Amino acid sequence: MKAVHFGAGNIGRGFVGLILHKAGYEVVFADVNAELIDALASTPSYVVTEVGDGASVWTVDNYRALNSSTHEADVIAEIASADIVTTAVGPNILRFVAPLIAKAIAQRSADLEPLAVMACENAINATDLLKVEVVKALPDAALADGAIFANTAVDRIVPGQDRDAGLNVTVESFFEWAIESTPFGAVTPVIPDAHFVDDLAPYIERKLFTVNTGHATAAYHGFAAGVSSMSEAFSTPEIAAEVRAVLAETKALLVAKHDFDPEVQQAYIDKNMVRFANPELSDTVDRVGRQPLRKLGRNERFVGPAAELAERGLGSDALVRTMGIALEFDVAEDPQSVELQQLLSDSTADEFVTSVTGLDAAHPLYPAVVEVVRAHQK
Ligand SMILES: NC(=O)C1=CN([C@@H]2O[C@H](COP(=O)(O)OP(=O)(O)OC[C@H]3O[C@@H](n4cnc5c(N)ncnc54)[C@H](O)[C@@H]3O)[C@@H](O)[C@H]2O)C=CC1
Ligand SMILES: O=P(O)(O)OC[C@H]1O[C@](O)(CO)[C@@H](O)[C@@H]1O
Repeated sequence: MKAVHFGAGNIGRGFVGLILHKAGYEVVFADVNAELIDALASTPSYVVTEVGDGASVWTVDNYRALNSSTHEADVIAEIASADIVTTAVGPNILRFVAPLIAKAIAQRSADLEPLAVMACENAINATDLLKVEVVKALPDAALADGAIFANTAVDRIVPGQDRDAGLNVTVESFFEWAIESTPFGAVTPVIPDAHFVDDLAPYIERKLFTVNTGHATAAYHGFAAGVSSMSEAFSTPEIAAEVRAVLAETKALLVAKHDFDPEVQQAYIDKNMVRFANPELSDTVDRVGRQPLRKLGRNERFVGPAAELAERGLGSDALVRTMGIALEFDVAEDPQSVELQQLLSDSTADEFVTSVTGLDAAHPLYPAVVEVVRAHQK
């Protein structure tokens, strides 16, 4: 069995690559980072060290690595004969990998089983976004039948790694990979560590609006308070209280929308508060808050749940307050944070809200977000 995985970064090596390796796949990593790909290509194995309850140490081998920028044709040929293609490149990058997947589907022998395509990104229905781009790049849309596109929800905290760690990755011991089963029919790909679910929506929304909303809330409040590490952010009572406040709001939405048992959701929140504060995981507010413009997007971790709460007449004060605090995120190395600061000073609050959050002026959440943006404009 062979899997081609785009993005040999933290999640690529420390989660998706590891799980596919454990499932028995030969993994072909494809990445545009030449240094990373050269290191992988010249190294027979790397180590994934888990920290936390039930931690194990895993050695990943039986992989190859290709530079998808300089060796595009090789990557396409690998995908054309693979069983699975996965991505962990970031939602905004999917459109760049899509043409390679499209060319591979077009080249694929009709004798082969359809290619399983799964985007493993922190975004609602990321595989659907990828599919749109793949279909756009196909010479004939009917060729899309040569692939099965399935959405997934991936959950494992993989922080930035020490510079001297090389290819080795330290990850939390917890992980969850939920994949929608319906597109596959009766025969799902062989991935024992993943679980296949008929309806992914509750899983992805519970994950994104709890894990990612909570984590990013701590990052933005932490940054504004001058804290640099995530563990320090979580041990600051005022910041932990802000996280609990946003998670109480997203809980109200998840319970109302997906009929989650409130006690089960509270237990999920409590479990995640412990994960977030794991002192063995060295993580920074800069990493967790990265790409703030994406995170303030319409279907993302703050505006997404706050908009639905407002539509239901439910409160979202803590989410809106956090959107305001996120506007203080100013990290010179993060291009989106630089753009955010520029937009804040160049736009009116209405222009900013319309372009960044995608909220319509008639939306019930719109006035509160405009107000918080205005309050944070210098
Ligand atoms: N790190 C984490 O804890 C988690 C991350 N995720 C998601 O996984 C995705 C990746 O995140 P990380 O691994 O943390 O980021 P990362 O920055 O460590 O890895 C991304 C990799 O993608 C590569 N890349 C960029 N453009 C590319 C292209 N055109 N073709 C091929 N490779 C390309 C980069 O060179 C890099 O190696 C994101 O969508 C993130 O939201 C999801 C769950 C947890
Ligand atoms: O690209 P994003 O959305 O910041 O993804 C990384 C996030 O995902 C998480 O692993 C949670 O799934 C957090 O570590 C981090 O906040």
